[in-house]
Amino acid sequence: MVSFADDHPSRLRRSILSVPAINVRALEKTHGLACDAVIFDLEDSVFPDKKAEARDNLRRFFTETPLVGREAVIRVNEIGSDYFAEDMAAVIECRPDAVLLPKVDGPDVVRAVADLLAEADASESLRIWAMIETPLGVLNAAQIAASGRTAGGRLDSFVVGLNDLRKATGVVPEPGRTYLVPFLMQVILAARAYGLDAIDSVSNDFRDLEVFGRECLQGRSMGFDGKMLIHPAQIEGANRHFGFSPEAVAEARMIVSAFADPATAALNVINVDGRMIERLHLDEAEKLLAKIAIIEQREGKLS
Ligand SMILES: CC(C)(COP(=O)(O)OP(=O)(O)OC[C@H]1O[C@@H](n2cnc3c(N)ncnc32)[C@H](O)[C@@H]1OP(=O)(O)O)[C@@H](O)C(=O)NCCC(=O)NCCSC(=O)C[C@H](O)C(=O)O
Ligand SMILES: [Mg+2]
Repeated sequence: MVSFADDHPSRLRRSILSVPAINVRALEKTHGLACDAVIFDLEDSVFPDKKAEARDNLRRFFTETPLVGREAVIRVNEIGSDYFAEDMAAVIECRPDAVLLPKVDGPDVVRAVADLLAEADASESLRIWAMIETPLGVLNAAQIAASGRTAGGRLDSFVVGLNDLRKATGVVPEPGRTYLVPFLMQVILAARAYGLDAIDSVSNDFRDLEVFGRECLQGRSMGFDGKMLIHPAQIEGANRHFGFSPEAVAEARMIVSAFADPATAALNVINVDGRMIERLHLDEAEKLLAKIAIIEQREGKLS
């Protein structure tokens, strides 16, 4: 199976902040923010007449003051829209870490964009992220995720868009997201089956950090890697809820050190303080510690 989990330089994705590419002041602010990734949005947050100006802002940003130490993602307009070709030309010029495709209904869209990137000789490190935010997108999530295998291996992450999904399905917004949970779990399962990350949807009410915190906890419990954000005030909560407690870090260190003992070299299962620990726990512990290393390195750079 094609999986990029091991070779991606920065797969820490607790907090993914969206910034309208038309808002130059907000673009500048991203350098000082502690989010794990930034989505530079050319789609719904940019008025139709302003798309060209927004693309120019991104060209300038990526050339003059590119983001350091965090993933940079450009969200383009829908394939088939009047803006798509010029958005993709901007992506190819800016060379972000990923292009985010909105309203992906099926695997053909991912394959078409992968072909386009290959034709443009774009670096293989330029990944594709797909927004799952339409009824067809949810129904076809497994086929879309599987298309990562054939689409030059570029598909890397799903991002859920509940504003569009609520609009299309009629599900009423409520804090527990009761009737949306089945859709969300389907998206996570499809992502996991094909080695993709899964990012939870934005929370529109950026002043109510209590409700936001509960939604983060719920998303973390469901298995999401992180959350798409719309406002800097949401970054701290997302980093905390999708992050790692000191106890979890200590336990990961303990598991790594237990399996580093030569006495366990030929063992797949060991007894650590009365608990069964298997090598699958070692894999998890190593991944967690790799994320901690990224956080520590970044904190050094940002301060
Ligand atoms: C929602 C906002 C329009 C609110 O902006 P504003 O009125 O400026 O808020 P504040 O006065 O509280 O802002 C305080 C300072 O923070 C800066 N700021 C605000 N938002 C951002 C941001 N996203 N990135 C960076 N910096 C930001 C302001 O500039 C203020 O700075 P200063 O002037 O120095 O004090 C705004 O937050 C916003 O535009 N958010 C992002 C909107 C967006 O990207 N939308 C698209 C993604 S949502 C989505 O994808 C939905 C999905 O598709 C679905 O279907 O669900
Ligand atoms: Mg949307």
